[in-house]
Amino acid sequence: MQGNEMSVAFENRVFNRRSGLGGGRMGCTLVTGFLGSGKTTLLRHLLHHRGDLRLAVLVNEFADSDVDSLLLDSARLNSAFNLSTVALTQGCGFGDVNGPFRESVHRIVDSKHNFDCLLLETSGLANPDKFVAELEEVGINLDLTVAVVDAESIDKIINLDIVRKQLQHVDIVLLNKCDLASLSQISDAEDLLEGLTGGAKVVRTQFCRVPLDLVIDCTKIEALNVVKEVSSVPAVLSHESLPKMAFRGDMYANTSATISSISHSDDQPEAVGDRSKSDDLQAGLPQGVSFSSVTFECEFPLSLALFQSKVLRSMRSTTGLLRSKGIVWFAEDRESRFAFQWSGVKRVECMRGQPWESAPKTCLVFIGIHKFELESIILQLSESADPQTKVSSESGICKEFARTFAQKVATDGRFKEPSLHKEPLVIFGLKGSPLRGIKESHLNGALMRVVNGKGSIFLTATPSGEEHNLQILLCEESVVDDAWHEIRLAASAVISKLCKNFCPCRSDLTAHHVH
Ligand SMILES: Nc1nc2c(ncn2[C@@H]2O[C@H](COP(=O)(O)OP(=O)(O)OP(=O)(O)O)[C@@H](O)[C@H]2O)c(=O)[nH]1
Repeated sequence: MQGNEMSVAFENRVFNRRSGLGGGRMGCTLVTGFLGSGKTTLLRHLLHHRGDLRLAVLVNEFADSDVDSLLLDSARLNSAFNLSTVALTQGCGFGDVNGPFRESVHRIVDSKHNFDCLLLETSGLANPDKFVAELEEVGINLDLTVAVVDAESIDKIINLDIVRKQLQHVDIVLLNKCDLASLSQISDAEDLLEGLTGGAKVVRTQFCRVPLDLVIDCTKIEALNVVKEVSSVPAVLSHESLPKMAFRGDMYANTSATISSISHSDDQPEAVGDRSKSDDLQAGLPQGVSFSSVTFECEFPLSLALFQSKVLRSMRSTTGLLRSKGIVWFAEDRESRFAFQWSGVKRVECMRGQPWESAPKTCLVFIGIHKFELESIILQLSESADPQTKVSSESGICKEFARTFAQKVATDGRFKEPSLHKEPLVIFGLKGSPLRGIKESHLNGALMRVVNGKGSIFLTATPSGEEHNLQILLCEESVVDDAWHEIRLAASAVISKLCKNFCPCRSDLTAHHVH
């Protein structure tokens, strides 16, 4: 579809929506936005708050691996949401590069589940226009197009053509990650987005927490439901991924890892609808540079000590790494599955999840603009998974560092009593404040993001019900004091930011909390 036709289609769509036309077809909210802006976070939020709505979810991924499915842990998520797992990925014909999307949508439309609305997340490098055309063809009304934008990193990506295309026909922009951006960054971003979108509604969000009816056309759904037979199956979480193009360089020959990669340059075959215009992807990038994606899969545990000292260091030193995500199996905490996320301005999150249900493994995808940089990260990963590599955290000395660190934590009343039951890991965390409505998860989540953002220490989070702890591994004596100093400073900053909206009376927070 050309630009003009696109605009006409968009106008028709808006007109149909406003006038209640659309012939009783299933509606759709299309979620677009650059890599790591928060699209999946929005979907999770909508699924959690969907009430009686029957939502079908389809995720389209840039990378060559089913990482989102692993990360979302979709089978478990479906059962947590009490959803039936309809495996839309099965039989989607991944060998047929253009088929999966259309086929998945057809299966949703034809499904007996009578879905109210399809939530379609396009990949972070996709031009949403192509999906609009596809949806029309399969008989789905596009109700709303929502763009999610990272408020903290918008100025770094706004000149990429693909980002401008993503913003062209949107109805609503969620200016997300406002917790990480300054007020001036937020208001500059609002002005910019209003200009670029031709007046779309811009809404500030944190973790995409928005009322459902802002991004789902519930009025139409209510009307449709009068005539719809009510079904007990409310939603499907699905995932569409792309075929692998494997490459195995000699440098990985001795490792147990599988590495596969895709590049988006003109000499590459086009793989799926959203990637057919490599021009969109290239524009705004220096000449000769293209987006690449590399996936690392490994069935040996990674050394956490090496991951933090080598892999993360290598990631931080890259200039072109845009996104990484996946699941990690650490040797120091074998029973847990960690969800790893790198997005925006080198923001790192690593959350301990449920125990493994299937064979443990690491599966990480890296997307960036310099393939050689991605490969050097992979090399570090391969080394940290090599059972021959001596892992320093196994030596008794790390246990001593852990005890010294735990003693320091125990002297600060803002923190809970630290635990050493997983030595050499130290489990610790800030106390929440129920009276002020400040949850441990907010405090410790923010603390993890601030500390990991500085880059010298790596914290992983271990949420468990109301409790939310952090984990640290210390492998060098010199790091113990520095780490504690940095964590204390970060804790003060986090507490004062989260507490500033509350009256500073002495409640359940100790005096330490309002330093
Ligand atoms: N601090 C902060 N982090 C956020 C917010 N929203 C999302 N994140 C984090 O940003 C990272 C990326 O979020 P996703 O929802 O996976 O982003 P995405 O757009 O789906 O990413 P891709 O599909 O890979 O392009 C995750 O670590 C999220 O937890 C927010 O408002 N504030």
